[in-house]
Amino acid sequence: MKIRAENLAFQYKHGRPVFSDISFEAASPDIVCILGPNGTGKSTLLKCLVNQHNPTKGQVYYDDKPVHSYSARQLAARIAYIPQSHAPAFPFSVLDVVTMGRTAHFRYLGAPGKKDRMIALENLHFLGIDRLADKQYTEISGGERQLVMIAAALTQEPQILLLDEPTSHLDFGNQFRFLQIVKTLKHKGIGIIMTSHFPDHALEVADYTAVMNHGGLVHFGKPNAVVTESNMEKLYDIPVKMIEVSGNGRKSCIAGD
Ligand SMILES: Nc1ncnc2c1ncn2[C@@H]1O[C@H](COP(=O)(O)OP(=O)(O)OP(=O)(O)O)[C@@H](O)[C@H]1O
Repeated sequence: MKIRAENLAFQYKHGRPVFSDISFEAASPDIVCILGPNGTGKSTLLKCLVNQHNPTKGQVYYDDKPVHSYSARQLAARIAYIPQSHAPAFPFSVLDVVTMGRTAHFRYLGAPGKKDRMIALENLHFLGIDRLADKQYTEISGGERQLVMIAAALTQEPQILLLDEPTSHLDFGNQFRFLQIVKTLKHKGIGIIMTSHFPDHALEVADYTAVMNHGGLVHFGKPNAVVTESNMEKLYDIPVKMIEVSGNGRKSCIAGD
């Protein structure tokens, strides 16, 4: 599936324009990592991409059809979105929460079947959190919740997965494991658009890095071309060094002189 943003602009009611003139294109299984300082509009852009916000100008297309021409159910059968915060409302079990990810695939009566539960269990296993299945969603940690939401999004069987800071609550090990999962999803054909505060995440997994600064998109391209010392110094207003890891061409971005 292809996603295309064309000249997007957005402004909150009574607010200043967040961004304008954002255009880019990607197709599953591309991985796009969006970087940018706090408040530059990364979450707002994702919300425009999934039709939660109406752009003030411009249009989002999936497979060349405007996003608003899809019904909510049609869209949910194709794309999954995990927002930055997802406070638990009801004490459902983790398995129930993950199974609900299949809602767009339920039959007319709207109840999950055996197959839906099986897919949910498979995804809990894929994310290494089978042990949480019977726990209450309201009684697990922030990082566990983040992994559960990813499992729920995967049970949706999306063609494109949009993730807003998916690693924000994950420990060092789970961040790395998550990036390996992202690569596995790519091999399964799923496209991913994720935001991150870590340039290394873009270097590790992305096919394209999008860089937002106040007002809009300032770079879109291959991570090695975009995540450079001078671009990152300008972006975050700090000294930055790029180092090569273990002589195999892998790079890492370090803050400081
Ligand atoms: N509901 C809202 N109403 C008004 N202004 C908002 C709203 N949500 C966000 N903003 C403003 O829009 C701008 C972009 O916010 P957004 O959350 O998209 O940035 P972000 O790049 O995702 O930030 P962060 O990295 O801190 O998560 C900010 O100036 C923010 O204050």
